[in-house]
Amino acid sequence: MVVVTEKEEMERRAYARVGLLGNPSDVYGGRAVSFAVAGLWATVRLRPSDQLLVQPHPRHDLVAFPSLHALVERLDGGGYYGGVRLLLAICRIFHNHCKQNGIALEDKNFTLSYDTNIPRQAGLSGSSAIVCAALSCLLDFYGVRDKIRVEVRPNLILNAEKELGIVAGLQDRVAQVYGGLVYMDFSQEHMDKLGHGVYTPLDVDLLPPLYLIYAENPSDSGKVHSSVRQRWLDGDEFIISSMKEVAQLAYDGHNALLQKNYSELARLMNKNFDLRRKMFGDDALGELNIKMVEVARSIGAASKFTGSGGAVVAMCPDGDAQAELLKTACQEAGFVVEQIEVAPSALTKEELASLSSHQ
Ligand SMILES: Nc1ncnc2c1ncn2[C@@H]1O[C@H](COP(=O)(O)OP(=O)(O)O)[C@@H](O)[C@H]1O
Ligand SMILES: O=C(O)[C@H]1O[C@H](OP(=O)(O)O)[C@H](O)[C@@H](O)[C@@H]1O
Ligand SMILES: [Mg+2]
Repeated sequence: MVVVTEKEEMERRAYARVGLLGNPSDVYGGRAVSFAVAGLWATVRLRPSDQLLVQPHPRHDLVAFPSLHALVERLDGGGYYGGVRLLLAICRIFHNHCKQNGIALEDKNFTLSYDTNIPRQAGLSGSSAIVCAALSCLLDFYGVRDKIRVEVRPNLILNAEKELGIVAGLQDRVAQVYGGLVYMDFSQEHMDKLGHGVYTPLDVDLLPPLYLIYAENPSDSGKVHSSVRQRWLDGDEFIISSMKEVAQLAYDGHNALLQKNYSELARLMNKNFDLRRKMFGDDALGELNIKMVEVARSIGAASKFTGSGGAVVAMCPDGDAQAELLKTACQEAGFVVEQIEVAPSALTKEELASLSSHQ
């Protein structure tokens, strides 16, 4: 989304995303239904400068601490890294993509800085929001938005994270580049033929009321994914067949949404989490994360992770009275709970018009 367009300085925004169905099969050529969340976003600012500078964030790229204890607490919870490495990586990927595709870049420098209100490492794709907003700045600063197709942009965002060794798939990046609600098919057949998945924006009014539940509980998505990824690479039958089942849930769920069949949607959401739990195991998912799912289910809501862990999306098939019960149960358990508002499409009219001609 374009927030400020001034001649010299610009700010671009990308929203958090909720994986409604099908995640994490996006990491394995599956399918997903995901959407961008209004109210939670990362911003990246770019201003022209003599030297190229990537600025550390005063809170997220900490190198100064009040005490040794505080340093350890921070590393235990949030790990060693902040957003600087994400910005460096997307600059590199963008430069290389342009070079390989004969896209000329003017010789000029800039200063990049970022901020975010997306809960850190909470499975809301705070990482790719930073990368996506930075890519958007670079596209405009160099005037090459029309030279890098919308469908290709999620690949660049993913490549920036892969470059850093983060195991991830395309769903976050698609939801953030497109905005709104999107059905995504990452089948190998499409990836081989098109170089990207098939992404179908859906009407956000198809969604029932949904609730976001989270706690101060950072988890590293790369770490969570690495052992399942290795098992998949090793040809583990259980992981391979379960991932296919998860992908099928997105296909079935997208049909259920088109028919506004919300009891079916609830069933599919629950099944999605149950399959994740079997594949990853409780230790990798984390006690608090599992508790969030269980608290929602205790009042009959459907619930699953939005991403790899840290936040949960819940749906109340019995309506408003059940939603009240959900709020009370979450508050009593000490979790933040709020109704989700979907962020609108992030694409310009021209970008929307450019989509169908390539699929
Ligand atoms: N809020 C944030 N601020 C700065 N950097 C972040 C933030 N969230 C994630 N990162 C960076 O992205 C990396 C991957 O984070 P990840 O576990 O994917 O979180 P998320 O679930 O928010 O996408 C982190 O190791 C860190 O380098
Ligand atoms: O496991 C998942 O559902 C997702 O995990 C990552 O997202 P994150 O927000 O960092 O937890 C990954 O980037 C996605 O591709 C997965 O679907
Ligand atoms: Mg991430």
